[in-house]
Amino acid sequence: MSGLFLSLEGIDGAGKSSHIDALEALFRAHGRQVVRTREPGGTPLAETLRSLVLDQPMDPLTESLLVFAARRDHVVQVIAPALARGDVVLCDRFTDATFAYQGGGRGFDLDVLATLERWVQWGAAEAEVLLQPAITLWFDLPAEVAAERLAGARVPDRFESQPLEFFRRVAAGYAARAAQSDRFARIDAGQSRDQVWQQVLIALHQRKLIA
Ligand SMILES: Nc1ncnc2c1ncn2[C@@H]1O[C@H](COP(=O)(O)OP(=O)(O)OP(=O)(O)O)[C@@H](O)[C@H]1O
Ligand SMILES: Cc1cn([C@H]2C[C@H](O)[C@@H](COP(=O)(O)O)O2)c(=O)[nH]c1=O
Repeated sequence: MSGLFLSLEGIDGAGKSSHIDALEALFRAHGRQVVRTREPGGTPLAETLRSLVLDQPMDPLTESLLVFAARRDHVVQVIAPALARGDVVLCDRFTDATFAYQGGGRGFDLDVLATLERWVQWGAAEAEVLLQPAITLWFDLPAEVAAERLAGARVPDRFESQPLEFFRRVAAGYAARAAQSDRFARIDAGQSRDQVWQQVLIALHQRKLIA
């Protein structure tokens, strides 16, 4: 069986993480081995870089280089081997987050991000192919609603403590990226948890990723 790379994306508080357990259970019920992972992170080195990116002040180029360095280690150590084994990789954020947060949120140069994307992902799992998720579940939610959901929920990190306007730009960054590829399945994350899950199931059925 061939591997399946699925990513979950959306602004902070959009509700991605609330559905990862159920996604894992769903694929396991279909007889698949599942690797659950996240970005930045997923390896010891990448988790160390994550704590720097989430906690230390830095400029947007440094931030972009660190998330791509973490991604390279993650891809080489975890994602590519899992896909080669035929596993399902459930990844909480991948490169679309860089285009949305560093590109949209920080206003960093999208051409530089595209160059780094090629350096890190080209040929990483399959020769002459840019590694990308087969499907990206994009949890789309207005920044105001996400902020309400997160209010008081946890101590905010460097991103979560950004103003609403930052998350509006991140959301626009996701929308722009989604407009460029049909691997995105837009999920209206403003609905109830059950309704959101039903949309996830429909997206997977439509793409014939589950029976
Ligand atoms: N459909 C929903 N309706 C109302 N609240 C929700 C819904 N889905 C999730 N929540 C709540 O919103 C908050 C954020 O959800 P969750 O942690 O899943 O978001 P996330 O996208 O993973 O955020 P982050 O990327 O910042 O970790 C949580 O308190 C969760 O219980
Ligand atoms: C992959 C990636 C992530 N980020 C940001 C987005 C979030 O605010 C944090 C990760 O926190 P989460 O609770 O695990 O979602 O990191 C980023 O700015 N750029 C990226 O490439």
